[in-house]
Amino acid sequence: MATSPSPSRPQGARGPAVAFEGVRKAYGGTIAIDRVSAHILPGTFVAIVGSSGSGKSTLLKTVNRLIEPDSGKVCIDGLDVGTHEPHQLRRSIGYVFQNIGLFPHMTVAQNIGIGSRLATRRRLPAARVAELLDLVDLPRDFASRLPEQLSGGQKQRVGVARALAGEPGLMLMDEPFGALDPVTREALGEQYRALHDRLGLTTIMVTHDMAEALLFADRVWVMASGRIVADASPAQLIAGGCGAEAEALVAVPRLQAERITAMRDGV
Ligand SMILES: Nc1ncnc2c1ncn2[C@@H]1O[C@H](COP(=O)(O)OP(=O)(O)OP(=O)(O)O)[C@@H](O)[C@H]1O
Repeated sequence: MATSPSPSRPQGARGPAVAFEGVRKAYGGTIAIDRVSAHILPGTFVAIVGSSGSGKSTLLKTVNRLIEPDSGKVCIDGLDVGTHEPHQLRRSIGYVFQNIGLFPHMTVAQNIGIGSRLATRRRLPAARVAELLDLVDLPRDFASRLPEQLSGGQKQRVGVARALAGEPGLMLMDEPFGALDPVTREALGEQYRALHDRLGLTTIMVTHDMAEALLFADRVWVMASGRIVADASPAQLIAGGCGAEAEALVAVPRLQAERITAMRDGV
């Protein structure tokens, strides 16, 4: 994605702090989130990892109120998200998810501008669409394309552009690059991390890929049975001592790296 500074956020801007305070969510007898308390400092990139069903997506969706906790609260810069009107709240938070769900009959420009259209009934100016396409490294003439004319990776880039259109300080990403081939996934992950730094965002990203979490995040939260069982930096996780669940997840990329090194060295 683009290397020039964004015109849309002031230089040196920092995304908000996010705090989960005793957040709990149950579905019948299933406890999806079990009284989670955790803090994210402004401008931090947090990856949430953990086995399937451990509560990652549920926790993420409590931030933009797609899911309401049974008890506890989520605060953004100290303000309880429960006190915001959900639609307004969501307009101030970027949200990117797997198979981004572009509207098939709308052009790329219309898809990127959908939030602005719903909020103000106005089209996003062509110059702003061009800026956003620059940011996610898509050619400007893609503005007139339909989603069916894009590759999977290009669609996800449009998804990131759409999420950035409202100039959010906070980005929520739920397996954003999960459906892509490993090379595209790696490139998009790296480029998104650079964008996070350049725009001064706070990012919370759910991923199944521990290597992705270790490479791109500042902090990694390991979830198990609705709890955060490890909250550590990538270096701390790699060093070990962060608990059995974290060890099991780190073992996978570590073993792969060791095998590849051994093959390269002809062992
Ligand atoms: N709408 C729902 N109704 C009932 N149970 C639900 C609902 N949504 C989630 N759950 C349950 O809550 C738990 C946590 O689900 P969640 O989707 O947050 O897990 P996850 O860690 O994101 O999983 P995955 O990695 O498979 O996407 C699971 O046991 C799931 O079955």
